[in-house]
Amino acid sequence: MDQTYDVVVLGAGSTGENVADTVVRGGLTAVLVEDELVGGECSYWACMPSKALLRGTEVLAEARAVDGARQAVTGEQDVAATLARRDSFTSNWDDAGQVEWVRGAGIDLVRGRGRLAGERAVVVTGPDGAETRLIARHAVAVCTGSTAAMPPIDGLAQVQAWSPREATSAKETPRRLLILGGGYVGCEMATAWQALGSRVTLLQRDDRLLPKAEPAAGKAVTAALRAGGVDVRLDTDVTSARRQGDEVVLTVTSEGGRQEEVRGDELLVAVGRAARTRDIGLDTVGLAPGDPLQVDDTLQVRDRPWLYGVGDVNGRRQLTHMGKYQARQAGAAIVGRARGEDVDTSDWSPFVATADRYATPSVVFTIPQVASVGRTSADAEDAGLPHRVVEIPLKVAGSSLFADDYEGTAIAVVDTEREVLLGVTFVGPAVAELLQAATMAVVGEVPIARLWHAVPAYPTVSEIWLRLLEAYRG
Ligand SMILES: Cc1cc2nc3c(=O)[nH]c(=O)nc-3n(C[C@H](O)[C@H](O)[C@H](O)COP(=O)(O)OP(=O)(O)OC[C@H]3O[C@@H](n4cnc5c(N)ncnc54)[C@H](O)[C@@H]3O)c2cc1C
Ligand SMILES: NC(=O)c1ccc[n+]([C@@H]2O[C@H](COP(=O)([O-])OP(=O)(O)OC[C@H]3O[C@@H](n4cnc5c(N)ncnc54)[C@H](O)[C@@H]3O)[C@@H](O)[C@H]2O)c1
Repeated sequence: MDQTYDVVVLGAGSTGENVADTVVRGGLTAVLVEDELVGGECSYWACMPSKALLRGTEVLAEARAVDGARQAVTGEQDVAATLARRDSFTSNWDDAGQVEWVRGAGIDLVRGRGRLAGERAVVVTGPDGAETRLIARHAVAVCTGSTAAMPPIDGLAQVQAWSPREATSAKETPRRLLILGGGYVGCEMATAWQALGSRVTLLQRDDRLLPKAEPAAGKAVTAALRAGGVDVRLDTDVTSARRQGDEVVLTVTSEGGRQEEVRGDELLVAVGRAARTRDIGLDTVGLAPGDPLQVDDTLQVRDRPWLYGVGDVNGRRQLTHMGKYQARQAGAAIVGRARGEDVDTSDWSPFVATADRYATPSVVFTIPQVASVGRTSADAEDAGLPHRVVEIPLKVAGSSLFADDYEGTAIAVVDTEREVLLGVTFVGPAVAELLQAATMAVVGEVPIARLWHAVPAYPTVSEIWLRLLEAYRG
């Protein structure tokens, strides 16, 4: 049976939910199609469980860094309680709460696997095999997210490797955990599971961890992981994988061409994400399955004015908050176009996701944290922008109060022609909450001369802003 809505949203992750919510608030009707759990990756297998796994370790590290408090930490982290707290943050993998929110927001929900079936049409195969055909008056928003990428390593498909899903939902600590990939997931999961009792080996192909961040970030995280007992191997290629009894055995070529075998009980593969576009009927509208959806800044697919690709599926910025931002911008564009209004597509208009390109904030929740926004020094260099990099230790009265022997780094990339910030990175304990001020300065293109009037309260870690300005002035 056909059902018609103004907007059909394929995938009810954090992105899809926000597209539907925005268009319904704009007066349109919307339906969400979901095959697994409403809420998607972030709620059940990514942000929430991973951060819940890390939080206890972070709190203990903070307490141990303050003389007087340190003496009170006399026991070990309770692993069972940590895993139980993680389970509560995923609502024990039950999406009833999110389904209730969807209903309350005035959005319809159809459970099942959806596929495009020509222009403006989506066919959903329900759990019972029954098919529902959904027709969109104005737009179909594809928000199907991403899955873990698997590198072409001999034997890897046969070793039952963990994806990030298994790493964030594991019910017990693996005795020895091998991790392939030293990006966001690899670094966060190495921090979490080493602290929860695993012996972790982190195998990174690049010559540093977190290679897309400022070099100081990878350096600090490598040092901290090694100090915590993680065997971090850089410049390392895994050439084959096999199971031998209960063990996973990897053949690795390390720095200098040395070959050896590395053994563990589980292997987590975390080498990036692949857009989930393989089996969603893109061929029925003349697009190639498997690739990220190519979209403009309103998240509209080129030459398909009724089709949008929002969130992880377009590969622009694979972060929950950026997917939700894209959802708000795309939703506004869909509503505006449905009303026949002029949709302004210039940078920073209410209908475009400009921050994807110039002002994306992110936090790697390692210990120390890495919080960054906008362009790194390498990005500014690649873009040929006139710039200067100011890199200083994060040492102010506020940080020395926060922790004894506080160590951190602050980096500002300044456009020397326009005298505005292009990007900022903080590396250090609990720097995540410094990030929004930096994001506002980058998005607002606040002139350096005006930032001198943004006086940080004393004694807070934010005093680092003053030090950055002083270092820039020289
Ligand atoms: C371990 C890990 C930790 C992370 N931590 C953070 C973090 O701390 N902060 C952060 O900002 N980002 C984090 N991320 C990234 C974040 O999880 C993603 O950017 C975010 O979940 C993307 O949301 P999405 O809605 O675009 O996709 P998804 O959450 O993947 O949602 C897509 C939805 O579509 C459904 N779907 C797919 N195909 C179909 C179909 N054919 N029919 C019906 N339904 C379908 C899926 O079931 C899913 O529910 C993390 C990622 C990982 C792997
Ligand atoms: N805190 C957060 O916001 C957070 C946390 C986790 C994930 N995420 C999002 O999810 C995305 C995916 O995370 P990820 O860690 O899987 O990807 P990533 O792109 O962050 O890192 C992948 C790493 O794997 C390495 N690599 C690639 N192929 C390899 C190989 N064959 N052997 C060894 N190393 C190899 C790369 O050098 C890279 O450093 C992130 O880019 C981010 O957008 C965000």
